[in-house]
Amino acid sequence: MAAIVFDLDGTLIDAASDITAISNQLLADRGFDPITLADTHSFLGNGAPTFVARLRAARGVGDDQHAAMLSEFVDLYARQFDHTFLFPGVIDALNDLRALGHHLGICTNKPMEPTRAVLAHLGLTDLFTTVWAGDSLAVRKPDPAPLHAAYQALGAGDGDDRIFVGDSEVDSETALRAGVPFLLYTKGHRKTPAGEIPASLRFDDHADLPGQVAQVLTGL
Ligand SMILES: O=C(O)COP(=O)(O)O
Ligand SMILES: [Mg+2]
Repeated sequence: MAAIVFDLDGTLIDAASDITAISNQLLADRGFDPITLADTHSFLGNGAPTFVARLRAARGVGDDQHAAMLSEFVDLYARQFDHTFLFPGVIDALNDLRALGHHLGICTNKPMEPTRAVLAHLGLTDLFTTVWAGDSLAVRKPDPAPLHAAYQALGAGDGDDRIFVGDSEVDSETALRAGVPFLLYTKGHRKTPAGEIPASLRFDDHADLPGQVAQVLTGL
């Protein structure tokens, strides 16, 4: 039995299309040109305040718009899921891990309100015992504090088996700083080649996850 914590966007779900649409609505409202899906991928990973700061910088939107844009962004983000989807095989993999007795949690940099909303929308809520978001603590990933908090909520201390599963450079750094094995999903929102992101193992199909967890737990 292990405590397994998952990143959300780019690891279990892909919200990038909706985030692009929301961003372009905020930009259009202010008379600025739209961004692309590739732009969204490059801005994601460090939470909503950083995303909005990167979005503003890309289009030259002034600092005075930051607070209003961030609040509109988070508000829309908690309601707009039409183009947000689960990666193939996620539900089966999570159910398999639970059936094996593992305890599952979430550690995302998204704010809690949209996180809870999208988990409910995609039928994931009951699969996770604990959820830690970008605004749960004063710090967010790559600071390991929310990841440690997730393990603690799952009843796993330093001596227990713990794994973090994510898709990005930020997640890899978080796992390293927390001192736990990291499984990298290679079809998410990473910015550098998968082989250059430190990881215990890498996977491109969630059906491989239970096997990789078993491999990590038996010492690779
Ligand atoms: O929204 C973000 O910036 C990142 O979200 P994630 O931590 O779930 O990947
Ligand atoms: Mg991610």
